[in-house]
Amino acid sequence: MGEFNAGNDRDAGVDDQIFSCLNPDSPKSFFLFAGAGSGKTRSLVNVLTRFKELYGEYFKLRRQKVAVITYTNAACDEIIHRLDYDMAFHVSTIHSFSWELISHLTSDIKAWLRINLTKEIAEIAIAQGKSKNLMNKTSVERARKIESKTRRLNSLPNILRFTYNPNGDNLTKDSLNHSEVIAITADFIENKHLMQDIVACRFPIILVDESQDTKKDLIDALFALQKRKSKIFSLGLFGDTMQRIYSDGKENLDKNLPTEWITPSKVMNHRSNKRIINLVNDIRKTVDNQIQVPRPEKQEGIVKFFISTRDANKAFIESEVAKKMAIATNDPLWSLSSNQVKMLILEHHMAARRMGFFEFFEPLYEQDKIKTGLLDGSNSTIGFFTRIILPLIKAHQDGDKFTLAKIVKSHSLLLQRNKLIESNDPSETLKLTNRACRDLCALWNGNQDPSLMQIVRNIEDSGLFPIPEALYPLASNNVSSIKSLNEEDEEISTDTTLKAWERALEVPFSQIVYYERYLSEKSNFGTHQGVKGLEYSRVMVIIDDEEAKGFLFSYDKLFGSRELSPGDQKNMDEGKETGIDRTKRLFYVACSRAKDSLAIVAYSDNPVTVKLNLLKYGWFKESEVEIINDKIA
Ligand SMILES: Nc1ncnc2c1ncn2[C@@H]1O[C@H](COP(=O)(O)OP(=O)(O)OP(=O)(O)O)[C@@H](O)[C@H]1O
Repeated sequence: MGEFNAGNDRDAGVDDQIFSCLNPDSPKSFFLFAGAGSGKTRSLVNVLTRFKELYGEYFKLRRQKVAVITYTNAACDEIIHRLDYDMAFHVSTIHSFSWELISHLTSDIKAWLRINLTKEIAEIAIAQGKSKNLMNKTSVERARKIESKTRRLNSLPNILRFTYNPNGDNLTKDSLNHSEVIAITADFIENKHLMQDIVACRFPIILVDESQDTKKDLIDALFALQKRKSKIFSLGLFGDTMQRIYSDGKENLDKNLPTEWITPSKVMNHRSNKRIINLVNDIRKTVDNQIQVPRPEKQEGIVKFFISTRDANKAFIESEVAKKMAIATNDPLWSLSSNQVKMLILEHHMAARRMGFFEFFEPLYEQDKIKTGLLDGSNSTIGFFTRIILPLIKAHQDGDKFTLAKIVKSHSLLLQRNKLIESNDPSETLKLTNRACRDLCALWNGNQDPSLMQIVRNIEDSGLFPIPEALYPLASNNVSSIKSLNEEDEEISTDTTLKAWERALEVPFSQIVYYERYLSEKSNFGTHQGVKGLEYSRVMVIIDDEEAKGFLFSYDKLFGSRELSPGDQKNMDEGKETGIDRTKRLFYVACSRAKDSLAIVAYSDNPVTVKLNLLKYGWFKESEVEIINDKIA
């Protein structure tokens, strides 16, 4: 090991540079700009650990904290853990950070909403004024929007306090959505002197991880704050412009930084084997020519690109690819059953299809207000199945009476304290509960796989658990009741939500089991976007534009099997960003997650063209590209 140390520590000075920026007596701002696997997150944690030792007590005495803004909840938890839960740090996602700053400013939020809603209504009204047919779909939708926004505007005086619960099912007039929370916070930081004083005083240092994808409004507001408070405030950005994959991140973040900012950079990639670093360097070359070097002791590693037709049996192809990788790498863990291969799909529904919960997932995913909670598991209606029914049935099947009783006791309506007190005969209540529980579990008798609807109806009949409000009209077969329940809701089409639930409830319960597995750490699947910041020994990147149904990315265009549209051509001629640029960055993120070996599987209408282009780009060698079909068994 020793002989490599000098080389491997070549970027160590960066941590010192950053640490010196955090000196409370002479704060400086910085942007650490470095490629994948170069240790940006590691630097963040290292520097803060040093900060804790030297300035931690000083900050705590002054009731000040270093704010660290992370991109995901998972990153937030990881950093909190690595900083030993120390009180000198306030680690949070951008949304909770923002909400914490503004949540108590009810009258300011009202004023902001009043101006914003009035502006939005006026804009929609102008568009509506130009409509030739007020009965067409767009005009009807516009009229509905004007109406609901006006209702919201008129209800502002009655709001006592705003709430922010982006994942809840029941949005009401006093709730703010994701983008409002960010927009309001950015506006307050940029324009309210008192807010600037409060932020700079509470958080004299704000560090932003994955800053290239952090909402540009908020980044701009933090830049403005830094400019105004430069003597007492330090802003530190960690990021990589090549890894900007969300459209709301700030473009060219590394350009036009104030001259006094420190801009350290790193050249070593500590994560990946040499061949993988070569590949990501090549992908990057056409963008900014940032070349990384591997750790000398790293192995060569294996990269392979497999191409198949879109109509191929994908399960078969992907399992064949794993087998071929096992041989090429001499690594038996390259097997889809090993749980040791990370499969990177483009959209969640590709995982839903492969893991067997597509019919449950798809209708709910189409609903904006359900989507987030579906993806992060926080939706309370889905939680009814995943957090009550699933563990209950598992306990029943395992013969674990203790756990089963515990679940029933914590969630059952029948065993509520007041019910037991009211009851003349508590033992009868207990019997009733047991019977309800037995009847529910009987739905799984003889290996049956009941539909979610059967489960809901069974529970509705027995009263064992409270039925989630969103399902109530379906459970009771009383569709009209949902209308009155949610009549007051803002901009929510209750009908479509209800239809989505109706479709989702038709599926067998096993889809909940697979869905839960996808959400849990146990899943082999992740999206190209969602694995940002993470790393895996063996990675299989799966590419199929048609299956992904996305419009922001086009691997077919990147690999030259689909013509550029006139719009792409125009953007290209004008030097503007195209879908190809975005896709290249996404490809860079996905490939750079691999530590040891990497397989890419692309489904295309034209495998031969893809192969020729890959060789032409020089990203892969002939021996690394293989056209594969499902007739080879
Ligand atoms: N100086 C170092 N010595 C040894 N290992 C390191 C060093 N720096 C980083 N690593 C390791 O390299 C891997 C990548 O580090 P890290 O996740 O911090 O990189 P990153 O720049 O944040 O990556 P990305 O932008 O791709 O998410 C991790 O396993 C980390 O522990």
